[in-house]
Amino acid sequence: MGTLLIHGGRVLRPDMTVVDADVLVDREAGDIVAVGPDLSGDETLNADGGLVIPGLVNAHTHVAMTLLRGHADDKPLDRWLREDIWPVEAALEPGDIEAGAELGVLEMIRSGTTAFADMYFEIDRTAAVVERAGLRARLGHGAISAGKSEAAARADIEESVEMARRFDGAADSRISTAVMPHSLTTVTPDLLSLAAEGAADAGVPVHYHANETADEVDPIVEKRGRRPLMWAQDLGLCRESDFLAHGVHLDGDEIDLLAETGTGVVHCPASNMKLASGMAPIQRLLDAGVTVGLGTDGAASNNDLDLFDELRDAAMLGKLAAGDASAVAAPDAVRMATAGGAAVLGIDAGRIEPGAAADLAVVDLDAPHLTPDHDLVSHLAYAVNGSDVRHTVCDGQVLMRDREVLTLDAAAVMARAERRARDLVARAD
Ligand SMILES: CSC[C@H]1O[C@@H](n2cnc3c(O)ncnc32)[C@H](O)[C@@H]1O
Ligand SMILES: [Zn+2]
Repeated sequence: MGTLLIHGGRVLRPDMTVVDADVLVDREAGDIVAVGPDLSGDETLNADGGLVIPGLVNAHTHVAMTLLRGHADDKPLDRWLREDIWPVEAALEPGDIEAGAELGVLEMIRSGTTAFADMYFEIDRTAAVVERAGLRARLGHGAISAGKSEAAARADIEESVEMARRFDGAADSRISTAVMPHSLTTVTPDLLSLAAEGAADAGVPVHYHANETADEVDPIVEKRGRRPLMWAQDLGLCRESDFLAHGVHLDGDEIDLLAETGTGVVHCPASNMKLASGMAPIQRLLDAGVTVGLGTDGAASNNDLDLFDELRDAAMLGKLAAGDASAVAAPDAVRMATAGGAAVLGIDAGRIEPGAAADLAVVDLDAPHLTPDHDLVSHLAYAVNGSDVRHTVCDGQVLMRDREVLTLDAAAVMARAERRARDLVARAD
């Protein structure tokens, strides 16, 4: 297989400085072997006029929900799920999940994302898409007790553990897994504990939604007499490898708990704004030393999977939440979308240096909205769009070259998703 040389560009280093350099990749091992001037390799990817960055990490999504993009907007979380989303999801077929996952993965590759965490149903279908599309993912079967008998809810958690065992290490280890109970309010306490035990036995993390809305936090405080994350810790859900989505409504003790336990937080600013869930205290989390990544959440609450949008939203909303224009500065936002997300997912990526995974994107800087180039980290946070990505590389393989995705047939993926989405919604009516 030999080496791949990413040649002629500027390179974003882990300390957020930018240098003129080539990046040499071992395609067999899938890692970076050298960063520096005048390297040579077996195959070349042209990065002239471009900025080479770590591939972005979408640390929380429901990728197949691309089929529900634009299906239901402008409602708060609880009504949106109960009135619009869950009724349609009840009609999902495995082929819908595969079509939606393909569409989402296509969108992510085209916008420079090389790794994602996914909570959904029929994860064998998502795993098959990840395997052939070539990116990296931590997948989990989303288990939910709401609306189910005790036996069915238990079986759902058992399925989450079983799927985590079955797919961990699949696709040449590009796929890892987690046990994924939906949330602290939609899964019963006994089953949350069962999820934690099953994950510990299987040697995988637990991933769940937590503290997303005030309506979700208040009943736990009333019923359990403690903050949701203190209660989650008692249930075994705050180990170092575990990670939660949202963390919008957190008090100081919960922030300290996250920092002490090493539990990761995935910030989903667009979803939090669209559902009016609130503003996560991101600068406070960063100051406390909490590991924070970024996620789009599903395409039905975003409504796209472009992590550059998320980067900009995180920087902007972080300032608003803190009442301080210096909060969540550009380098912090870029770090959350790269190294932060990789740390949350437990993958050795998110930075360009020898030894790290060769998960990379090349951003084309030759565009009016990226001119002049005073500060390229500022551009990454505030001005770059997913459509500026020229090449995407994961595990040393080129997934997109000159905006052509090599591992998926884009036209066929879009046509299939369009058809599946239309039939799904008609079936659910
Ligand atoms: C059980 S699989 C995942 C489940 O989560 C739903 N979902 C999508 N977005 C959100 C969100 O922001 N908070 C909580 N749950 C969400 C999705 O529709 C699936 O039913
Ligand atoms: Zn979610």
